[in-house]
Order: sequence, then structure tokens, then C-alpha cells
Amino acid sequence: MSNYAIIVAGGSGSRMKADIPKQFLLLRDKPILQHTLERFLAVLPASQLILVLPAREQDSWRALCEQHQFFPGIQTIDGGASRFQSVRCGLAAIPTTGTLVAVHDGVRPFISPDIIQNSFDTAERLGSAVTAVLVKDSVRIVDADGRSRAVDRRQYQLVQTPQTFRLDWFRQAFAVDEQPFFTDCASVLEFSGFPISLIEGAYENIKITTPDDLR
Ligand SMILES: Nc1ccn([C@@H]2O[C@H](COP(=O)(O)OP(=O)(O)OP(=O)(O)O)[C@@H](O)[C@H]2O)c(=O)n1
Ligand SMILES: C[C@](O)(CO)[C@H](O)COP(=O)(O)O
Repeated sequence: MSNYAIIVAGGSGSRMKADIPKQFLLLRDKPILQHTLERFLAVLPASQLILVLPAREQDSWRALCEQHQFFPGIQTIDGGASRFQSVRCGLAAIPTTGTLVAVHDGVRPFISPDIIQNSFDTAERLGSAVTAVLVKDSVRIVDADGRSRAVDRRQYQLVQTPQTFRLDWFRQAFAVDEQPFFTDCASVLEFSGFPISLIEGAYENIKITTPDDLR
């Protein structure tokens, strides 16, 4: 069984409005991305991790690794114009002998090794494992006229990463043309008819998106 993980960090972080891509910002003296990679290195060897970065930022990442004396030996790949394209770039680097693949946002540094391991164990049994948490707030649906009504929050979960799948399903699903409603890998696999199994995530596993999240 050879499992792989693609860490997608190919975005520009436009909503963070920082001078550098948000995955390179420091959190307790270390780049956010280094925290994330260290969590995955607790579960998988470096040879089974693929890091996707913006093509123009490869040199900056190398310099940051030098600065922080972080030399994990992880293969880095140039990303694409969207998250879907970046995942596809990472996928192309996985050998055909692979069995499962996890995809994780480089900007979710608080993921626990236990959740990563559970996602592989569940995907091995069921073919997919998509991390999600229950909704804690009340939820309302809003129509085009701005009228809203309450909905049953028990029918919704908030989706996180990692999202882990059988590699054969994943390759087949990612061969399709990109669709505007592909917001994560689960939506891509579902579009091709593959079943999505949810596993329990953690509220601390936030995606660092805006300055509030960083604080
Ligand atoms: N072309 C892209 C776009 C996004 N991502 C990655 O997908 C994850 C989730 O995306 P998001 O939080 O939206 O990151 P950005 O695209 O960087 O942010 P923004 O949308 O604010 O520009 C991030 O780790 C991001 O680096 C990627 O690998 N390639
Ligand atoms: C993949 C994801 O983190 C799951 O919640 C999310 O869909 C990414 O969304 P974004 O629009 O790229 O921020």
C-alpha cells in the first residue's frame, strides 16, 4: 500500500492582502506551510508528499526553507491557475503504483496527524474520506430578493481538508473539464459519480484565508 498526499499551496492569497503569499506568512516564527508539512511528515515519509507551489514562488520557498533550516526533501511542483488545476499538477507527479491520495490545503496548519491517519484508514475501506464538522451556528437560506428562512442545520456539514480517495477514482474524476462548482476535490469526485464518505474534522483545523484567521 503506497499512500500519497498532495499539499496544495499554489494560490496567491488575494483575500489575505499580504505582500507575500499567505502560505509563507509566519506563525510562531515558522512559515504556515512548514507547520502544515510537519503535520503530514508525522504520518507519511517525505517521498510520499508532493508540494504544489506557484511557479513564480519556487525560489522564494527555497529561500524561506534556508532561512528556517527546513530541508524535508519533498518534491515541489508548479501549480496552475485554480485549485483544481494545481491538484491536477500534483496528481501528475504521483507514480502509477500509488493506492490512495490525500489532498490538503497548505494553509490549514492545525490539522492533526490523527485526522490524517483516519482519512487514509477510512479511504482504504470506503474509497473516500472527506473531513467535515457539524454546523454550530443557526443557518438561513436567502433568496434572490433577499428574503431568508431558517433551515435545519443538522442537514449540513462544513467541509475541510484532508480529502482522501482511491487513486484510480481520483485520476478518473480529475480527467474531466473543470467546472465552476468545483470548490474542492469532493465536488470533483461526486461529479463523476463516486461516493463521498465524511469523517470527523476539528474546529481548530481552520483555513487561513483572511487577516482575522491569522490573528
Ligand atoms: N491556483 C491555486 C489556488 C489555490 N491553491 C491552494 O488551495 C488552498 C485553498 O485555497 P484558498 O484559501 O482560496 O487560497 P488562495 O487561492 O491562495 O487565496 P485567495 O482565494 O484569497 O486568493 C490554498 O492552500 C491555496 O494555496 C492552489 O494550490 N492553487
Ligand atoms: C477545499 C476547501 O478548503 C474545503 O473547505 C475549500 O473549498 C477551499 O475554498 P477556496 O474557495 O479555495 O478558499
